[in-house]
Amino acid sequence: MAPSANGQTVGRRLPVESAFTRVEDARHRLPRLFGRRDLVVLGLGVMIGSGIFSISGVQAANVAGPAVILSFVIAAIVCLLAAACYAELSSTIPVSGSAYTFSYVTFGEMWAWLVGWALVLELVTAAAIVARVWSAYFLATLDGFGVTLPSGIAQFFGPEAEVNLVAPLLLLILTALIVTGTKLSARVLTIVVIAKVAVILLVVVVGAAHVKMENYQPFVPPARAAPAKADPTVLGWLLDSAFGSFGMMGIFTAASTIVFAYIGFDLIATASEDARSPRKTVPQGMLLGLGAVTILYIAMAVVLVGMRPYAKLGGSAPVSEAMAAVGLGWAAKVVNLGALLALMTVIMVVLIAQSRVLFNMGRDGLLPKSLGRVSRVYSSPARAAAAAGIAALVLTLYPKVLELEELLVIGALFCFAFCAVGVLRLRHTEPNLERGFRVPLVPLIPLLSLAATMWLMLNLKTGTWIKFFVWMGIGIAIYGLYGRWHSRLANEDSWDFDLGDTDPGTGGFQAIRADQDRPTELRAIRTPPEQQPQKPTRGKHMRN
Ligand SMILES: NC(=[NH2+])NCCC[C@H](N)C(=O)O
Repeated sequence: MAPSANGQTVGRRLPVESAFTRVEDARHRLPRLFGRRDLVVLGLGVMIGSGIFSISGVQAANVAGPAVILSFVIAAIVCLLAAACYAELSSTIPVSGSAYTFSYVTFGEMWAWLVGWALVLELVTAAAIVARVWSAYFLATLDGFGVTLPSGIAQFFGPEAEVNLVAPLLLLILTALIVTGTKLSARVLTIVVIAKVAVILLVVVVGAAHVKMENYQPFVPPARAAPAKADPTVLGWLLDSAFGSFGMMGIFTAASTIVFAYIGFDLIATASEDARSPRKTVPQGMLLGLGAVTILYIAMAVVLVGMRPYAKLGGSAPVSEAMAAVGLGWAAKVVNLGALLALMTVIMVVLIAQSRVLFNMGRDGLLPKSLGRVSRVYSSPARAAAAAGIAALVLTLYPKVLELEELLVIGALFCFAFCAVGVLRLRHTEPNLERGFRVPLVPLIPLLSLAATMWLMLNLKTGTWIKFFVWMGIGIAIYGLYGRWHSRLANEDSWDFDLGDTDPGTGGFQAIRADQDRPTELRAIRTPPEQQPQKPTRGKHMRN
């Protein structure tokens, strides 16, 4: 067995204070600019996207009927429970990297790698899917303004096109922006977020007048048997009951997919290193943002299924199609434009977050070190950003990428589960760390979060699980063959690690307000010396 920095390889953990030191060392010249409001904006910027503008309708039409409203409620509850856990962890370990870093400190390197690997899957599929959905709204917008493309060209634009040209092009442009260090300024993001929220409110207010009560009937359409070769959910497979669609189980099946719409609150934690008083602002930003989104989504779902018979909501731009169907052509155009903007910021924030996760993994030696470098030319984590963009671009070429939304969800739920257990474990192992936010009713809430997360995972399709296992298997192989040996924890002295070099900067985000505080608070909360775990023994490494 290979020796390691603090114990066996598998249990090798990143000491808490070393997580903080990395930030302090690397951060000495970086301002902390984000306040609570900026974090809420960031959260809304990444949460409100293709979930509400596309999946809502599709799930109503094919899986849950008008009861998709309940699916939105269930998904919100699961996400709120998970967000509480994320909030505590990010208030305890306020460094970027989100679930990946939390797991590194809490469970050790191998688990952290798996969580990070799942996060990579989640983010790559997110960018690829949202880019495809963007192409649908792009077509719809052109159409709305009377630009009808000749069908020879339009066939390359549709979200389900064999060869889609718009999505990869969009990813290419956005990646180029991020690689060259273009910041997504908080001001731009704020404007876009206001626009998205306004679009949702418009749909809710204007659409409400066109709601017909009969569209809510039957609220839970009778269960329908699955077509013979349909992929069952894991639960259906375990119980040997081919749950098809609709009926009570349809509500849960749809809820699992609809989690997609809420995901993104976890990414607020990736901005911890840019936030002022992150121990307070990051948890607040997460919970406030998710709360706001929950209200908006449920209101929108109620109106959407009320406007049009559910069976007709399965189009690629269901929200604007519904508006047009009730004669609100002008509103449909506004929705299309709003969705275009909305989806673009989602992709941008996702790519930035992805580049940070890769950057962190590179910095820790679990992926090639070069990913953990800041480009001298662009002062951005250029390699990590390029890798993130290219991966998404390749995936979006796959014509059935829209069917991979469950894959994104399973990746996210996997991280949620780790965070739920992580809260319990860290309370036990590091009871004295300062926690800016504490999950109430421990252990009840984390356990509920874990149970709810696992329940939704069981409602995902067997095919999704198989793909997920394959992906994780590849991950384990990479760790065994590469990460384990190159980990920075295992080779600390051999690292030609130049601190000034490795700072991701604000990694693509830019706040508006002027810098006021210095990150002194991190220093103040370091664990007192007597509680610090043993300093890792340096120099005893696997290759001796
Ligand atoms: N962390 C992520 N995977 N974010 C993707 C967010 C997707 C976003 N909720 C949407 O509806 O489009």
